[in-house]
Amino acid sequence: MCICTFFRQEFERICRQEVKVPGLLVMRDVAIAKSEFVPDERAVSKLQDFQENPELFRYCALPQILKYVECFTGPNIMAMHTMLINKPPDAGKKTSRHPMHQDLHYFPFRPSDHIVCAWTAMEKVNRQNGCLVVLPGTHKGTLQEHDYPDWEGGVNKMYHGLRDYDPNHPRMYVEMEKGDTVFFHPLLIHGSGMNQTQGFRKAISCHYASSDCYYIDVKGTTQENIGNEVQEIAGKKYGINEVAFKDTWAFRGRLVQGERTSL
Ligand SMILES: CC(C)CC(=O)SCCNC(=O)CCNC(=O)[C@H](O)C(C)(C)COP(=O)(O)OP(=O)(O)OC[C@H]1O[C@@H](n2cnc3c(N)ncnc32)[C@H](O)[C@@H]1OP(=O)(O)O
Ligand SMILES: O=C(O)CCC(=O)C(=O)O
Repeated sequence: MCICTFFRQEFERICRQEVKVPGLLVMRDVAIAKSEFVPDERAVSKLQDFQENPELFRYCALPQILKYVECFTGPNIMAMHTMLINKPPDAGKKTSRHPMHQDLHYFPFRPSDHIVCAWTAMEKVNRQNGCLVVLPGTHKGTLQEHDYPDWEGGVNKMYHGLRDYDPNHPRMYVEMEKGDTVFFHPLLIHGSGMNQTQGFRKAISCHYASSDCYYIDVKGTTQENIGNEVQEIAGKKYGINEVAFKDTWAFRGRLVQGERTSL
């Protein structure tokens, strides 16, 4: 069975609450966050942190993915962040958009050139259902300031966007077929559009980093705002008062190849 079909089946079982995955975060779109919970895919816009589920985690160790990841990370590879993104049909408030951002904003580790995202389309993705949109060449720039965009219809929790970017920069809409994977640098400015169809646009993603990367202190940097927010949410989730931003990453990171040297 192909990995996309397997993920679809497991996703449906998780939504129906037939499978419990330790540590899994189940996110609902902000447009329905306060409605009654319905145990099906309509209520789940993202599964995050599936590293404790060996079946789903197989994605992170697929040789056909790691062979490209290794070009960025070298031989010691950690899977740092896992997601199944189920972009819902937009409820009319444009909340299904993902604002333009750089993934490095979320990561308190460096160097950025040894971090890479693999993003696999679980079905055909195009401009209608909200494919990725990227600003080519921006991975050669620096990390910019991020914050919540000022969107009338509301913004999903932790969906920070760039405070400022050139609206005239050429854009590329990354239209893909089911099973296609794109690999991108954590400084690349990207986001995704509104889902204007009635279907759910699904994708799997994993952020990899070389285990030789090192943690940085984000205090006093542009990342302090996300660091504080993540610490607060993680504190509630794990019932701990003080949890360091970097520790939220160290808990979740899993070695997929080589040796865990630093991260
Ligand atoms: C590189 C990569 C990292 C880039 C990205 O992916 S950026 C986005 C990363 N962040 C995420 O994916 C967020 C992951 N989701 C979560 O952490 C959780 O689902 C939470 C949003 C914290 C909610 O979790 P949980 O506390 O279990 O949910 P509850 O149903 O009990 O709601 C608690 C309060 O939160 C609100 N809420 C729930 N979902 C969202 C939402 N999507 N956006 C905004 N607010 C939301 C909910 O209404 C409730 O509010 P109150 O009743 O306390 O006022
Ligand atoms: O899948 C999407 O719609 C966007 C995901 C994304 O940009 C991210 O998680 O960093």
